[in-house]
Amino acid sequence: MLDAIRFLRLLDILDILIVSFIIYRIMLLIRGTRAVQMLVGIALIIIIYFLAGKFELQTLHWLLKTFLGSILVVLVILFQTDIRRALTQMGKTPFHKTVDMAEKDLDEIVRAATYMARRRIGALIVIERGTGLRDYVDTGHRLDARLRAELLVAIFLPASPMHDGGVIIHKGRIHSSGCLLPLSQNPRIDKRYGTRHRAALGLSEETDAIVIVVSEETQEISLVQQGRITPFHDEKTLRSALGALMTPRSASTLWASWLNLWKRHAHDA
Ligand SMILES: Nc1ncnc2c1ncn2[C@@H]1O[C@H](COP(=O)(O)OP(=O)(O)OP(=O)(O)O)[C@@H](O)[C@H]1O
Repeated sequence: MLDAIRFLRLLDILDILIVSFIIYRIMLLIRGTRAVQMLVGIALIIIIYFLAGKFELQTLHWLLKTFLGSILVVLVILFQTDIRRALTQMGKTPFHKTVDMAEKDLDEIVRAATYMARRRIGALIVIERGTGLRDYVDTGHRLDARLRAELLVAIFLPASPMHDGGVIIHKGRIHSSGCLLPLSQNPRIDKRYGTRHRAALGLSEETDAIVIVVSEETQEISLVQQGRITPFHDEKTLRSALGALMTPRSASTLWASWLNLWKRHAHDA
C-alpha cells in the first residue's frame, strides 16, 4: 500500500481525479431517476453470479455468465436516454448557449404567452438554441412564418387543427407547430404537472432549448430550461428572464443570470 503511494506519479493523480469527476457527474445525472434502481438490479445480478460460482450452482452460473457477457449492450439499451443526455451536456459550453434573438421577437413571445394565459389557452413554445431540434421539428407541420404574437395565439387556439404539441422557434421565425416532444421520466416532477409540462421538461433535459409553457388549467406561465421549471406571475419578470437567457452577453453576466434564475426557482419551490 505504502509502495503504491510512493510510486504514485502526478499523471496517476490526474487520472484518479478525472475518473472521480466522471463518476460524480454520472451520479448527479442519474440521481432521482429510474437508472438508480436499474443499477441496483444489475449490482444484485453480479452478486448472485459470484455466489452461484462459489456454491457451484452450474446452470444459474452459466445463465448469468451469458447475460453478463453482453452487459455492455444491455447497459447501452437501458440507459440510452441518460447516455444521450450526458453526451449532449458534454458537448455544451456556456458560450454557444445564447442565440441572438431580436428584442421584438421576445416581446412577441411574451405578449402571446400572457394573452393565452389570461384566456386559458394552453401553449408550448420552444426556442431553439445551440442544440439542433431537427428530430422534433420533423414530427410537426413546417410553417417557416414570421414570429408574431397573433400567429402564436392562432396556432394554440383549441379550434386550430395545429394546437396540439409544441411550436418550435428557430432563428426568430416560427419554424414548425404540432411538434411531439420527449416526455421527462424524472419521478420527482411535481404531480400537478401533466404531459404538457413533462414534454417541456423532457426536451430541456435533452437539449439546451428554452421552453415557455402556458397552462390552460392554472393560467400559469413557466420558463423551462435544463430540466428546471420556473413559474412566472407577471409579464415583466418573464420578459427580463427570457431576455437574460437569450441575449448574448459576457460569460460572467450569463452565469449571474442563470444563478439568479436558479435562486428564483429554489425560492419558488
Ligand atoms: N409529448 C408531447 N409533446 C408535445 N406536446 C404534448 C405532448 N404531450 C402532451 N402535449 C400537449 O399537452 C396537452 C395536454 O396537456 P395536459 O393537460 O396533459 O398537461 P398539463 O401539463 O396538465 O397542462 P395544462 O396545465 O395546460 O393542463 C396536449 O393536448 C398536447 O397539446
